[in-house]
Amino acid sequence: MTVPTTILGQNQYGKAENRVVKITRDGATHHIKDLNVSVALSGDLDEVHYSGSNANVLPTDTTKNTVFAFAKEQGVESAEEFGIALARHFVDATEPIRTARIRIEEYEWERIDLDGGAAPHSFVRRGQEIRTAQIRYDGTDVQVLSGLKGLTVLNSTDSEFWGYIKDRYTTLKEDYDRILATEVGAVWRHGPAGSPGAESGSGSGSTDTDWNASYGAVKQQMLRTFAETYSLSLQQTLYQMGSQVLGHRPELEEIRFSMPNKHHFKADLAPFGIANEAADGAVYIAADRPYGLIEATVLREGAEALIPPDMTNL
Ligand SMILES: O=c1[nH]c(=O)c2[nH]c(=O)[nH]c2[nH]1
Repeated sequence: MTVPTTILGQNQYGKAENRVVKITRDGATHHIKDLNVSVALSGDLDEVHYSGSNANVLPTDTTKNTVFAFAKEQGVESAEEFGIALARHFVDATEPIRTARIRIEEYEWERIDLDGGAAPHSFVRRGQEIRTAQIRYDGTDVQVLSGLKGLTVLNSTDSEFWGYIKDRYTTLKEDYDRILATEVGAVWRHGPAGSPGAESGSGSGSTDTDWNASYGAVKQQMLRTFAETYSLSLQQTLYQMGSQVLGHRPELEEIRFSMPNKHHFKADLAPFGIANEAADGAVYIAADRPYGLIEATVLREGAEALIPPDMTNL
């Protein structure tokens, strides 16, 4: 059998899913940062694939150690800041490494409530969303994508769906009062350094942002808009959420959502002679799958779409 002539295509490597927990002590009061950090490096790495020469390889084991050492030496103020420091280090300190991509999931903890106040060093995992960040550095530009996933929300009214195409396969009944529920996955891109909302398209994220404040404000704006939008479709709600986030956060250029429609169907109780109408407080079947999947990007006017379509769940 002849071996075909081949060439190496895109490649990257690094240690994935480094689970880092950093405790910061402030007297008796402790703070916790709980991250899952994945490193992907690329650069002048053809030879390790072609001949097995490891001369340009920074071992994945070293990338793992670097993550833990940086957590200790620099601390973890925010996922974004930590990722930027790591990405810069790998590219700037190791010649053959040209690009670093750091992906971070953050699991949030809150203090356990005690009678006398918040516990100083006891935490309960927050059951809500997972915070995400991706930092990409190519030796010149830093691009920061922040995000979240698993933020499940539900409106028990103020949602309709009607007026859609009907063909011979359509069975869905028009609905003028339905439950609207989704699990929000979103990724948003920070604009260029020092010019919030002004320039667009360079892809370099401001590195002096207050990442934690920005994240909290984006999440709250999403929740507020979901709650306050009278919805004619999940698509309309999604667009409103994106539009309101960009309207309130000048540091952002672009946001992309992935929102499964978590269908709630009214249970058919007619066979038992029981009416089951929304207006009287209905009983619903929470369907698991299949689910409608609504995905879209919302951009500031004039901004370039730089978040890849498959990036909504970092
Ligand atoms: O908000 C919705 N958008 C759709 O596109 C759709 N399609 C569907 O069957 N139900 C819904 N709901």
